[in-house]
Amino acid sequence: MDNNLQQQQQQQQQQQQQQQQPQQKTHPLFCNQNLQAKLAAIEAKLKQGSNSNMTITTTSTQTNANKKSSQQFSNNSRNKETAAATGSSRQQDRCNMGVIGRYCVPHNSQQQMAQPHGTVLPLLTQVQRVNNDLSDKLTRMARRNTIKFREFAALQVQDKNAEALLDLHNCIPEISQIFDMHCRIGSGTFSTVLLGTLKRERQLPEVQRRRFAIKHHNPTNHPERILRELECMFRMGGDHNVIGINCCIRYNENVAFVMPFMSHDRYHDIFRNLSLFEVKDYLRNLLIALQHVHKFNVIHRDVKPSNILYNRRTGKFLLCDFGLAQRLAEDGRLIQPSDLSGAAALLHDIDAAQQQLMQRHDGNSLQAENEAAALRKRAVGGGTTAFGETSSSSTTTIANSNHQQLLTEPTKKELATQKADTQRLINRLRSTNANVDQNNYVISTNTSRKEMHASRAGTPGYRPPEVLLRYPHQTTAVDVWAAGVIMLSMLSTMHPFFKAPSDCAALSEIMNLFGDLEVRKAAFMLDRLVLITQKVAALDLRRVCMRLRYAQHFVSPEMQRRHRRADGNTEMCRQCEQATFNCICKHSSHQLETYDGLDMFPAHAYDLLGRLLEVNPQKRITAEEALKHPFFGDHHRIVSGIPLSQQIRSREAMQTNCLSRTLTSYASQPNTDAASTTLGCCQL
Ligand SMILES: Nc1ncnc2c1ncn2[C@@H]1O[C@H](COP(=O)(O)OP(=O)(O)OP(=O)(O)O)[C@@H](O)[C@H]1O
Repeated sequence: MDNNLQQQQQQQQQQQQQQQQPQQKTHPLFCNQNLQAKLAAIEAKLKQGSNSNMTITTTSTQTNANKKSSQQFSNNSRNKETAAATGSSRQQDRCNMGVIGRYCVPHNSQQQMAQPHGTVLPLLTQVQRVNNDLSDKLTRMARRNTIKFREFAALQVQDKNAEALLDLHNCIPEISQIFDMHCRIGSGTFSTVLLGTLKRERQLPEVQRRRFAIKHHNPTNHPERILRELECMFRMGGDHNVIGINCCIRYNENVAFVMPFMSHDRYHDIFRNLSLFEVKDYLRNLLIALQHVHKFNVIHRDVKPSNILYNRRTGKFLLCDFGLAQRLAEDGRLIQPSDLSGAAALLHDIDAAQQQLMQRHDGNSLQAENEAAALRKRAVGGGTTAFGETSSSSTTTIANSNHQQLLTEPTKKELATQKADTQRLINRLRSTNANVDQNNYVISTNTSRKEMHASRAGTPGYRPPEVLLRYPHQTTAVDVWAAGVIMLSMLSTMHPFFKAPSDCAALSEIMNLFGDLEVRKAAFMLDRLVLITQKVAALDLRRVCMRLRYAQHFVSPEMQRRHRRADGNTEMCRQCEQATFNCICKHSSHQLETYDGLDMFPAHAYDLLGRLLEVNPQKRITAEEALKHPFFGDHHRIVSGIPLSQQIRSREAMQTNCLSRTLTSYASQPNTDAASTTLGCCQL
């Protein structure tokens, strides 16, 4: 009987529970009765909790069903501290959410949305919290990915380092007996360069140990190329900003050059914010190196920023990588590398050496080195200042930021328009005819003449028109063009400036900048006939550089608004595809915005640029002539070993001294009034 009674009671309880609980769809996984019961109990508790908790935030909008329980809860909670209420509100949040992974999603969001204003608030906060959670999670994921990526990149670098070190050790085992090899400092198409120190200097303090750059040539390199490079460095290096060589080690087919190591800045990191002073110094040093190389009748052929070691802090400069260098005979013929060590070459070297001695009075001479040493001593005496590379560039930045302050912040849309506008210009510079046969675009019209070989050695983007036109009698003007391209990238802050995928496209790029007429005229002088499908107007170098360098001013919304026509459009130049007030055509008939005072480069800079980038190689300025250009007129060489800021300060101090001396002399003269003094200063 008892058992029957108990069973009946249990059944009744179960029925009651089932009536109280809403019908649940049972998941096939939860077929266990106990589990179902537990789940039902938990859900009932959750419901209770959620209903009662709602009262904390929404007192006015309770439903009748939960009013009683909520009142009970309110009474209880009223006796508690506010802190407890906030705690329970957090609990409510937890209760109202279904947890998916680590994110909380409201179960009854639809119910809540349907409720009047008061209940929408917690929903919004919940949504916000979910949003915050999500964005937190995304940030964390992005951070984790970045760290992973960095670790991966570092691992890759380590791998490459280890690989390069092992490779050198395996290929030239003797090198490990002389040098401690540290890491890989650079690699190119033809070699890997590693940092090494002498084993016998191990006991010396770190700063006193000499550092060497060990260039391990790829075994596949043509021996002629290696010989050529060795010859050039041996004969011309170690002077006039040209890298020298300490020794050369060969083991079977493997060759390594040991050169002095020079710490340098990556051009990619500095070209955007070089000051006028630094640009001048860089170019002057480059031209000194080229002048020196060209005196030996050698064309470097691979002048480009990655072959120039420039230390911005110390002002040190070295031209390296003579792997593509070529020697010219007196008659202009290219001497083959095997002739380099011949008698003619030797005679030429003697001449060159004599010339070198005569030239020792220029900026990079021994005298200059002595001056540098003296200055260095003075600097040590006066106490060195903090690293000052930013001083000159910061003036530029300040000037720029002042300009920027004048302009209001552009909106996203305006920024997009600006970007599109600049891109249009870059596209115009890069445009090329897709129908031309890229590999066979220079064809001889005279079939009877023997086909001539024209060297095209060099890096794409730095090849001059004569190389692209397959002119066989190339001269040292090839390097001068490359120096011009570097200057162009500095003045326009666009690097690489020319980046055509083929020689034919490269010629189009040159034509897009200098106009078809210039190129066709130069080609005619080189016995070439250029056929074009479309005429292109020449652009003004200064305005192109300024347009790219100061893009935010040229295409600022204010400027656009000022020049907008009544119909809301801006008039465009058909030739350069820029707004007429920003026309960059060389012979523009439009009324132009002059942007006075904006440019940090003087007119001289663009004049020199035009001469370095003269399309006709026969008319192109030489390195020697370029060094006499007024652009370098008032330039003082950066002295290595002294912070740039200190050098600029001392020069400014010298100028101020000179000025004050002049003013004093004017003041000491009788009847000197303010106006005449000012006139004197201006004339200075
Ligand atoms: N003496 C040096 N001191 C410091 N770094 C150097 C030195 N020589 C070369 N490097 C570094 O090694 C890199 C590659 O050197 P180099 O240009 O001589 O090799 P490459 O194989 O001929 O290169 P590319 O294929 O670009 O012509 C340089 O860009 C430079 O960063």
